[in-house]
Amino acid sequence: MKVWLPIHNPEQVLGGLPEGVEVDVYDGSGDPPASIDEVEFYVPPYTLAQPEVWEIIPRMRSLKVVQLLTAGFEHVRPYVPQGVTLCNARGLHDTATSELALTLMLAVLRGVPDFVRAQDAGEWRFSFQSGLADKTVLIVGYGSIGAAIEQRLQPFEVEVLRVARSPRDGVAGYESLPELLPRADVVVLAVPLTEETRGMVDEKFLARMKDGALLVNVARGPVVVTDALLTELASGRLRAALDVTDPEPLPPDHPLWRAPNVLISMHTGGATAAAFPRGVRLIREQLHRYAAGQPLINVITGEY
Ligand SMILES: NC(=O)C1=CN([C@@H]2O[C@H](COP(=O)(O)OP(=O)(O)OC[C@H]3O[C@@H](n4cnc5c(N)ncnc54)[C@H](O)[C@@H]3O)[C@@H](O)[C@H]2O)C=CC1
Ligand SMILES: O=C(O)C(=O)COP(=O)(O)O
Repeated sequence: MKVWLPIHNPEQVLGGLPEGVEVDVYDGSGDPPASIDEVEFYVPPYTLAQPEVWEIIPRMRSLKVVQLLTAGFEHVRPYVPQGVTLCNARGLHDTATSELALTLMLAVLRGVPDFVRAQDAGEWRFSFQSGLADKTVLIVGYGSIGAAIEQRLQPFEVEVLRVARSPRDGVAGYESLPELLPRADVVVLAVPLTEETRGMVDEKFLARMKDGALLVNVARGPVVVTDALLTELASGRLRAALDVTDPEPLPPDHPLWRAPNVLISMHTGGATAAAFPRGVRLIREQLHRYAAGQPLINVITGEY
């Protein structure tokens, strides 16, 4: 069985390969391997900025499985033919992305951007800050990353509100957002980008947020209507910490760079050293499952 992996020395890195698996390396640089007609299991390189690595999928005539190293899959799904199984990297980036969500929250609520500006200017500026303790944090998209965010919020003595697509124990459904938004001091977005969530954070959504509330986006840029957010930021009513933006990357002259009360972390949510060992574990597990004819994990179904 022919497998394309983005890692060099796969046998050493993965600690051996299942019987019958032959690997060609495709890391996104140079031409794709000549075995394009035979590849059955494809792990595209870990990138969200190189469309050619997913645009070649329809050319793979023997393809059975695409295993992504990103949790987001909206950019790849249109290229995956009927009958080919698409799996995402749910779980792989939870530690890093939830860590960044906390970092952004704490940075804004404790005034870190102002410290940096004051330090650059050599000025001792005392400021009174909001802080995180005793605040209410609403997690919109209480899935794998959302739960990891809540876990990391535990010691901070906050109230956590949770919203997912459908309600379940302790988690409200999407339709409860209008009543929950006005209660939250911090709204964290951790939803996938779908037809339902594209533009979800619009003028109406933002208008329901409390004065002075903080919007944290570690999901996908187009979940937020950028112009509506810019209006709220310009009025000084809301604050935002954005790991992801629309457009992405932001062009140098984009007004979001210079909007008041915004901190931008340039889509680095999953990008820490924690991703590599977790990625290796995921590839190893999926290859062994596939070779043994067992069900794969993280299969993307038609649900979204
Ligand atoms: N900033 C970054 O670097 C990273 C961003 N991401 C983004 O985070 C997203 C979420 O990842 P996971 O937690 O692994 O996904 P997940 O599938 O485990 O959780 C998503 C949650 O969102 C909820 N949801 C879906 N549609 C909704 C709606 N209309 N309203 C309210 N809730 C809704 C689902 O019910 C689920 O609870 C990914 O799809 C990806 O786009 C993922 C990794 C890193
Ligand atoms: O897994 C995902 O969907 C990601 O967004 C990965 O993000 P990163 O590029 O690692 O910050």
